[in-house]
Amino acid sequence: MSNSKQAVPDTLPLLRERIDSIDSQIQILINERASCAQKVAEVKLAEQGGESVVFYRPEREAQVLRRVMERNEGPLGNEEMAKIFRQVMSSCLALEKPMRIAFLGPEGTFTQQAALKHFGKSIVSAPMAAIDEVFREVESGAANYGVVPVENSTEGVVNHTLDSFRDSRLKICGEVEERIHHHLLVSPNINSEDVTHIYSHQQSLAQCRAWLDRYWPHAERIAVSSNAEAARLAAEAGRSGRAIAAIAGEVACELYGLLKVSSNIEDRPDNTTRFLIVGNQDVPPSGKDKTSLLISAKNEPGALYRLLEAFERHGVDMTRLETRPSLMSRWGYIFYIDFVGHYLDEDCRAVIDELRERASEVKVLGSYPVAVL
Ligand SMILES: C=C(O[C@@H]1C=C(C(=O)O)C=C[C@H]1O)C(=O)O
Repeated sequence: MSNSKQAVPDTLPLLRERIDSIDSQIQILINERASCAQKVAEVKLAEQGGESVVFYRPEREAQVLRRVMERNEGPLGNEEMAKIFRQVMSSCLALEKPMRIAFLGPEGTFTQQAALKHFGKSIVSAPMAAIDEVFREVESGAANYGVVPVENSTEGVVNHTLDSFRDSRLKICGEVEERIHHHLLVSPNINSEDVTHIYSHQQSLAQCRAWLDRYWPHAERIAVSSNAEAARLAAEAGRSGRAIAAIAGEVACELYGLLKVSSNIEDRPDNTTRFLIVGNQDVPPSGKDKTSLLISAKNEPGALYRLLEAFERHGVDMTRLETRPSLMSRWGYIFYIDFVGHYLDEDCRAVIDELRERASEVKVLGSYPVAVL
């Protein structure tokens, strides 16, 4: 824009005048962008027709955000700038078609935080009581996409999510990472010294285990369905004068009007959770992708070795391997493998073809853009 080349004025009234003028230009441009998105929707409808139109394009959004970060010259930081564009795209997509996003609820969970980070704020929130309900909501078409936690850097894998993929035809369309900070929360009318029970999701209790052992060795730890639910229960208990604390995050703390007794109590300061976006679509390559596979291995010596050897020989970088017991045979296993690349890439396709010869089942759970934000 021509204005960026002009000298910056140095008096308050002139600076504000400049800001007002820039704002009005930004506003016109944002609406021009929104009109283009509306037009994109018309073209998609004309080309794809009816029920099957795919409005949300994760690969395109990842490319837009990566380009924003690459060309950014400051003074705003890359991530800050990308967050602004994240929301602009979210608003544009909502004009094309409002997206209903199911996530592991209730309101205030880290999964909701992850959903907002990935899709922006212009979505319709659909909190679900359990991970398999998120899958069902998307499978039935009641929600466009779902968001579920899949692994935590301290506590490892979320088994419910991996197990849900066994019988689901949903595809992974994206991933998002979120730094997780936990706080010990009580209702404002409760004296924290009276606390006898601490509620949280089992993963959160585990992520704060050493801290709890040290500071709350005598409090009983009670696992509930989510940390937002723990916060809700602590607020409810507070109303009847019962001293129950919850471990939950910032959003749940605000939502349920609780007080922080202690902040950032997670054992590891880099505590991060990875979430998956599940939907009904195959995502084309974005240029920087990951693929997740579910593999049922034959129960015989060297079975795992033969699977992994294919990755090594084709130079495909495996980023994760999880094992779950197979429900079909007593000592059979299901492997979940993540690797760098898209299933349409030549080397990745070669690996998948070989795995199909060596395993009893290979299911491509999806190829999707590496998390940008
Ligand atoms: C505009 C499009 O539709 C959606 C909105 C996008 C945007 O605002 O840039 C990008 C991808 C889609 O999720 C598109 O497909 O290009």
